[in-house]
Amino acid sequence: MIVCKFGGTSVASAEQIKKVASIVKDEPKRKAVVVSAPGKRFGDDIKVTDLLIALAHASLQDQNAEDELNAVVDRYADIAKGLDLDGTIVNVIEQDLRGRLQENRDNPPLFMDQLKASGEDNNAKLIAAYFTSIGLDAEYVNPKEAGLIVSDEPGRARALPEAYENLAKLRENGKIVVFPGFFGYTKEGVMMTFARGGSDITGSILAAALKAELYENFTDVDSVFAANPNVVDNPAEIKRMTYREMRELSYAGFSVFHDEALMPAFQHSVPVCIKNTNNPSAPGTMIVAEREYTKSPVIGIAADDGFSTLYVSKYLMNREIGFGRRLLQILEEEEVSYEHTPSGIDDLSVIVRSHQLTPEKEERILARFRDELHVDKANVEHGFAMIVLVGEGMHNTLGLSARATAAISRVGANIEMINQGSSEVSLVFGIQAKDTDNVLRELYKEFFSKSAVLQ
Ligand SMILES: Nc1ncnc2c1ncn2[C@@H]1O[C@H](COP(=O)(O)OP(=O)(O)O)[C@@H](O)[C@H]1O
Ligand SMILES: N[C@@H](CC(=O)OP(=O)(O)O)C(=O)O
Repeated sequence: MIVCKFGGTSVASAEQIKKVASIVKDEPKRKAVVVSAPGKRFGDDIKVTDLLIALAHASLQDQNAEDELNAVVDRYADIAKGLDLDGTIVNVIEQDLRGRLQENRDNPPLFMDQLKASGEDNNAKLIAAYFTSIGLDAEYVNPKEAGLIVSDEPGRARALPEAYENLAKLRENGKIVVFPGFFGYTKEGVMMTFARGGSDITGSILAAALKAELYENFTDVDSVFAANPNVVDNPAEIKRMTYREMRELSYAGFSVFHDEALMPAFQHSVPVCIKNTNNPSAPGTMIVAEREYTKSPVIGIAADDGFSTLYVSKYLMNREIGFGRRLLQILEEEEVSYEHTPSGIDDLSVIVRSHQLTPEKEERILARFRDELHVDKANVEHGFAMIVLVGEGMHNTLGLSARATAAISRVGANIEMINQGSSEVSLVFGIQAKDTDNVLRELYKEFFSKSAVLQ
C-alpha cells in the first residue's frame, strides 16, 4: 500500500484535483490519500488556510465576517463547478463553516483551530465526492472516527502513540481513503491542528500506522533541490537523501517538506518520495535511512531569517555552576524555545526565533537576566539569518568550514556565529539577514557548481 499526500498547490483548483485523481487511478496501491486545503493557484493568491485565519479574526472581533466567509466558500464553489459537482457539497461546506463560527467563541485558540482545520476537512469531503463521481471507490474518513489522537496543544499538536494503533485499522477499509491533513482530536474530542504546513505530518503518521511500503508527498516541484529554487537559479536536484538530512534541511528553511513529518516515517521505516503533481512521471526525491555519500558530502544548503540573539556576559561565568541552567530556565518560564547557545568563557548568546519575542517580553527577560543572574551585560539584537550546510558525509571531509567561510567572506558578509551540530551532519552560520540571498548563492556556487543531480 502507498499513502500519498497532496499539498495545497496540488489541490488548489479543479484542474489540479483532476491531476490528483489521475495519479490515484494510475496506481492501485495508492489506497490512502491525504489532502491539504486549497493552496495558491498563482504567486499572489491566498491559501484557504490564510483566508480561514482572516475569517476567524474578523468573526472574533465581532465584525460582520460575511465577506471573509464568502471568500472561503467561493474557493470551494469554484472548484466544485470545475469538477462538475452539483451545489450540494458547497452548501454542506457553507453550513459547516457557519456552525464552526458559533462554537468555542470564548476560547480563541480552539476557535482558531476549528476554523483552520475546516480547510482540509471540507476539501477532503469535496475531493472524496469528486473521486466517487468519476467512479473511484473512495470515501472521506474523519480523523476523529479514525482515532487520530493528538496532544492538547492548539496550533502545534503532536500525534499520541495510540493514534497509530487506531489508524492501523484503516488497512481493512477496502476503499480509497480520502483523509484530511493538518489536524486531529485530543482524547477529550477537541479538534486541534498541527503546526502550519502540517498536512505532511498527517501523511507521515498515516503511512507509518498503515505500514505503507511508501509515503509519496506530492507538491509542485520535480524534486527537493540542493537550495531554495526561488533564490538559486536551477539548483541541483537531490535524488536520494537520508531522513536526518531532510529533517535538518526542512527545519532550516526547505519549506517543501515539514521537519516534523520525518519522524513517523523514519521510526516505522517507511521511505518517503517527494514528487510533482504536475509531472508525476519524474522520479522525485527519495528519503531513506542511508545513502552513499562519498560523491557529495554536502547535500543541501538551507537558509532562514527571523532570528534574534539574547546576549549575556559575566566575569567568571565559566566558574559558576548552574549558570546555563538558570538562564535557560528563565527562557522556559517565559515560554521561549532556543535554537543555538554559542558561548565563550565569560559570555553566552542564545539564538531564538524572533517571532517568540515581543518588546515587553524582551525587556522582562533582560531584566530577569540582570536581577536573577547578576550579569554584567545583557542585550538583544534582531535581524539575523541562519545558513545551514547539511550532509551525512560532512563529518569526515576535511576543509569544509574553510571553504564555507571563504565563500561567505567573498560576498562581504560578516559571520556572527558558527555552530557545528553535534551530529556533525550540519554546519550553521549566523549572518545578518540582509546578506542571506547573496551568501546562499555564493555557498551554492562553492559546493555545487559542478553537479546537476545529487545521489
Ligand atoms: N530546497 C527546495 N527544494 C524544493 N522546493 C523548495 C525548496 N526550498 C523551498 N522550496 C519551495 O517549496 C515549495 C513547495 O512546498 P509547499 O509550498 O509547502 O507545497 P505544497 O503546496 O505542495 O504543500 C516549492 O514550490 C518551492 O518553491
Ligand atoms: N493548509 C495548512 C496545512 C498544510 O500542510 O498546507 P500545505 O500542504 O499547503 O503546505 C497550511 O497552510 O498550513
